[in-house]
Amino acid sequence: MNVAIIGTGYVGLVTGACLAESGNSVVCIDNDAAKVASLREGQLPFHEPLLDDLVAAARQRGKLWFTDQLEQGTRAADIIFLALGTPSGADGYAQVAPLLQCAQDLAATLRHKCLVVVKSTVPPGTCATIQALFDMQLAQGNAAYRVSVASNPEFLSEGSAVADFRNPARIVVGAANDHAAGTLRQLYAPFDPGGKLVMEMDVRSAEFAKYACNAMLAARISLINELANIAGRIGADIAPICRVLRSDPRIGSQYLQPGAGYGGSCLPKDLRALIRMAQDEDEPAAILRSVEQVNQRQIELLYDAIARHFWGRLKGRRIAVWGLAFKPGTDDIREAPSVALIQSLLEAGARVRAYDPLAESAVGSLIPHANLALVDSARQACENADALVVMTEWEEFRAPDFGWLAATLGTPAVFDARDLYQSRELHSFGLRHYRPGQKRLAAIDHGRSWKQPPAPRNNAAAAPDTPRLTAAE
Ligand SMILES: NC(=O)c1ccc[n+]([C@@H]2O[C@H](COP(=O)([O-])OP(=O)(O)OC[C@H]3O[C@@H](n4cnc5c(N)ncnc54)[C@H](O)[C@@H]3O)[C@@H](O)[C@H]2O)c1
Ligand SMILES: O=c1ccn([C@@H]2O[C@H](COP(=O)(O)OP(=O)(O)O[C@H]3O[C@H](CO)[C@@H](O)[C@H](O)[C@H]3O)[C@@H](O)[C@H]2O)c(=O)[nH]1
Repeated sequence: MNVAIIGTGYVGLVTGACLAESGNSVVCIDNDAAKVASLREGQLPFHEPLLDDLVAAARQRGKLWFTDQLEQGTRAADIIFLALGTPSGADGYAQVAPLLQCAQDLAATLRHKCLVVVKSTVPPGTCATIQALFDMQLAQGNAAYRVSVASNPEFLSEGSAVADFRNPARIVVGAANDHAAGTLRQLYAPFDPGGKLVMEMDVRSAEFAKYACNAMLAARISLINELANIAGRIGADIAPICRVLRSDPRIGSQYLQPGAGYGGSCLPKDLRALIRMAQDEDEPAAILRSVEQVNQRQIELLYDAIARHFWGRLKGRRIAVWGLAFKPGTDDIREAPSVALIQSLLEAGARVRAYDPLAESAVGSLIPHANLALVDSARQACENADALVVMTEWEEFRAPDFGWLAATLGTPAVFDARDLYQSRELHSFGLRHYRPGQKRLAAIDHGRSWKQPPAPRNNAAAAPDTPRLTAAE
């Protein structure tokens, strides 16, 4: 089939490359002319495993093209996907105005029979609004054919996007007629060899299914974070508890990793949009609001633990940060917990040296700050640092040289926001280990306000604001 995809971001480009791989002729359209020019030169606008090779192979076979011309790019298409971003507005609603404007522009130029498919995550009713734009063209005599608008939300995750698209868990199709549903079934047949993955439903339900999935994922993460916090308070260890949870098939094994809270371009913004939708319908959405609150608190707890470690005096402290991307396998920092943490540390007067294998340039332009240095290696980040915070579970951070860290870090403490390490091992090197949900600094604050520096206990020679912490603590 001839496929056009409008919006060549994470979703549009992965969809385009995978549909080209499965034999379709694909035109990816983007209104960012510079992005299109780079893509034509073989430069991808972001990092995604396997995507470089996939795009290059499809272009070589003459199956994938890029353009910034909407009319030209859609002229021969049997199916046109809309894959524009739908970020949060200041009010939390999903911003669909650019998508609707794009659909309006498309409706004004489209003169042949084809199917328009909304792949972006959109509030239920958006496809109906777009359908009305096309129907108006027909009613006004500007079009000879009725264009159908279907919903086909995308479920890929960044870092595994190509693999997710090639091997989907399900393919959701919201269509108002058999022809639209049949066309999408045919398009996705190579990704559904057993013929059981396509789930057909009405358009609104398909639109809402996407929000439901992300709400469920976010809720699991907040619940495990809350359980970790309670476990820490009562002296239980969340790691073996997670193993118990994962072993129960009714609970399932994924999205049970406690940490710094969920980030990324989807879970936070889709939660906000869903809460807004509920509010508009006078639904309390009590659980969803709590999911969001717990998530926001996770990063505050981490900052609080770091501040307490330095007895509330972060000014001039040198903090190493490993990992900036919101998850491994991507250079995306949209709503990354690392960004919120670094901003708080900088506001408190700390000096941050950060390292990420992929995401540094994005952070550098987002937080241009004299006290933020982006360095070339994990080791460099720790040189002269007082403490280390691990924010992304990149493979290269999983087995560091703890002996070297203990000798290098000034205080020495590791804030392990992704629960990568074993406390026993760190303690054996004299490193203090903070994990998600850990009982917060009971060992040093003894009920005092954390803003009052306690007298040094284990190291009488240390100045009050430069504690030497031992494994025993
Ligand atoms: N990123 C993900 O992992 C993911 C996964 C599933 C669903 N989604 C959803 O898919 C949608 C797209 O997300 P994304 O992360 O790919 O966004 P993105 O910001 O990476 O890409 C959007 C692209 O659309 C282009 N664009 C904007 N206006 C345009 C116009 N008028 N004409 C042509 N191009 C235009 C932008 O230049 C950009 O390249 C969102 O609704 C998102 O919620 C994202
Ligand atoms: O057990 C877990 C799992 C994830 N996370 C965090 O949750 C966030 C989101 O992770 P993930 O879901 O893997 O990444 P995304 O690429 O944002 O993918 C989500 O958002 C996409 C856009 O809607 C959907 O398509 C995907 O199905 C959905 O998983 C990241 O910050 C993770 O660190 C945890 O803290 N604990």
